[in-house]
Amino acid sequence: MNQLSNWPAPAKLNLFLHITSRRDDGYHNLQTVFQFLDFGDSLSFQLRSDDQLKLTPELPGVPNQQNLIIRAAELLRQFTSCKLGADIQLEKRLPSGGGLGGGSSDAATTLLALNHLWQLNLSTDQLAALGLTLGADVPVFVRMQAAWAEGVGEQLQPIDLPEPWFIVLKPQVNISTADIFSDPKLVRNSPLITQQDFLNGAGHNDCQPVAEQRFPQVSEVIKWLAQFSSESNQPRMTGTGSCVFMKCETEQQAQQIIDRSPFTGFIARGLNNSPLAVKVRTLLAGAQVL
Ligand SMILES: C[C@](O)(CO)[C@H](O)COP(=O)(O)OP(=O)(O)OC[C@H]1O[C@@H](n2ccc(N)nc2=O)[C@H](O)[C@@H]1O
Ligand SMILES: Nc1ncnc2c1ncn2[C@@H]1O[C@H](COP(=O)(O)OP(=O)(O)OP(=O)(O)O)[C@@H](O)[C@H]1O
Repeated sequence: MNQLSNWPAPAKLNLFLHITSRRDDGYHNLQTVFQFLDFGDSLSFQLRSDDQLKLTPELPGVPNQQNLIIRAAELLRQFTSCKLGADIQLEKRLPSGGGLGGGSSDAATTLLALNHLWQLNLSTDQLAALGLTLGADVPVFVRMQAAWAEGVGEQLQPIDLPEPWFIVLKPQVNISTADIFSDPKLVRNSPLITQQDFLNGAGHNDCQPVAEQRFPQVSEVIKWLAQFSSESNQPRMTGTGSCVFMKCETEQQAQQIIDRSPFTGFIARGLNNSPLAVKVRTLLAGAQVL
């Protein structure tokens, strides 16, 4: 195993998600809090002697040219006029259309890893700006810190949160982000809240009622999880769905619930620092020693 193996591409949760307005370009301004999970995809990268970009395996239903990993690599080459290639392996664990940001996280990890492998020396700000052109969720994964987010999710302020265990369940439906944002019933004028309001317990997900109405499978999972919840840990959807998460007191409690679950899912710890940050720091420390 070399230093370019096992680059994590963690999941994110939107601990709440308010849609506050619609912009002229059709995108929506929102308020959200992103926290990472110690669960996700894993990528590895090897330099090629030619200029090819090869990704294995191809994801079902996603031709490699459309995969955000290849799109991120090509964007980076275009921006820097770099002519190098790479072999990229993907271990996919995150469900697509789950609101866990899998594709965006893969893209961010690719930007950071190839910036290193191809010795491009782009700054985090440059990588986050490039990432934003691929998707609204990419910048937070590039910045690697749990954050309070506004705008379309690109105005990020680091936030220090408790790091509880979560149970995350996946209803048997993949939800398209664009479909939820274009639903006429979506609430688009939630009042702005402050970080303090959130820390005092305010916050919901405006996309949840729309997703529940369109996909009864989401409601079913929420109802099932609610039997284990209290006032302070109601199950909630992440992003535009479909995954539903619930905070647990302990890892053991999360495990007991998932053992009884008729739905697929996983348990994971909430993290304020992305697991990717550990990888990047290790590489930087190595570079200083050399
Ligand atoms: C809902 C969140 O997951 C919250 O973290 C993100 O805002 C979505 O981010 P994402 O999956 O990276 O979404 P993108 O690929 O940028 O956008 C997909 C589609 O969703 C709609 N979209 C997305 C984000 C946003 N703030 N407003 C929107 O209206 C747009 O129609 C866009 O064409
Ligand atoms: N590397 C990738 N991994 C997953 N999906 C990808 C990838 N590249 C492109 N896609 C496309 O992106 C779509 C959304 O996948 P993704 O896993 O990011 O969903 P999501 O978790 O709901 O995202 P978000 O929370 O950002 O809305 C997929 O249906 C697929 O067509």
